[in-house]
Amino acid sequence: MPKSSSSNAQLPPPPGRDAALFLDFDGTLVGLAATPEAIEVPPALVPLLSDLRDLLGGALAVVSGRQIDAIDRFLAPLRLPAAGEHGVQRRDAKGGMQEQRPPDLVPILDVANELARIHEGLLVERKHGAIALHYRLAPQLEAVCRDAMARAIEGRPQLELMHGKFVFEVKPSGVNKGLAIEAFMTEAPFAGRTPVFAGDDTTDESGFAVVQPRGGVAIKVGAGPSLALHRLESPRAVYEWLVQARDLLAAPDHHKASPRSPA
Ligand SMILES: O=P(O)(O)OC[C@H]1O[C@H](O[C@H]2O[C@H](CO)[C@@H](O)[C@H](O)[C@H]2O)[C@H](O)[C@@H](O)[C@@H]1O
Repeated sequence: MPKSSSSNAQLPPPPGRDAALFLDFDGTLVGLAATPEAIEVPPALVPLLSDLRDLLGGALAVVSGRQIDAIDRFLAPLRLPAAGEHGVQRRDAKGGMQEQRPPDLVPILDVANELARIHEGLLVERKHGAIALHYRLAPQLEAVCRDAMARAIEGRPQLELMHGKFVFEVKPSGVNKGLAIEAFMTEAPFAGRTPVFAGDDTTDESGFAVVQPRGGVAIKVGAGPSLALHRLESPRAVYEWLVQARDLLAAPDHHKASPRSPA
């Protein structure tokens, strides 16, 4: 599939009434921050997502690399359908939770912790079935982190190394956001709708690869090559696009509302 760039991608249309809306979290709904806990959730985001969920008949899910617990905490009191840890965990629209049995991550955790002990600025995030080694505060250590984590998974085909924004993550093989979106699309209220997915990172490309062949809309947030044919420049632009979508979906049907329309 050809890749788009910031210069040839288009602005996305607002999701229509028949959309199934999938939203990445960090870098898409919220701006990136120095550490995972330092993000700021705009106060109006939670009611906006809640309105959109209702207007789309429940077909709105967060698809994130974070644990679902963390997403719930940041979006409280809202609890949306969600895929967490790139699909290791998934909560469907009825609240049912599916979670892969976590692999043995102790040897990986030991390597990551030892690296963080030796080098200032590295941060280890332990999740249910994955481990993230963050180097945003020490970007010069990218190669050191990559080499150590790659060596740590050698001979463990059940584990896979992902590279995100200033982070290397070890997670179970064969799990990704695209598969999580496909799973949602087999279930009510998502099934039969047009998938729309917005994300900012390389880890979102698997989701773009799923929605576009289904006639859906893939939106890359920010710069960088992407499979996505549509683009929004920042989480702020995503927010404004979502506000526009909410207002259009909530507007009374123009045809019925117009006084000049025939009865
Ligand atoms: O799929 P996402 O919802 O985008 O989650 C991807 C990772 O996001 C978090 O890390 C990223 O955001 C942090 C806060 O802005 C930033 O400090 C870090 O450099 C980014 O990589 C989260 O901590 C990870 O668990 C997610 O996998």
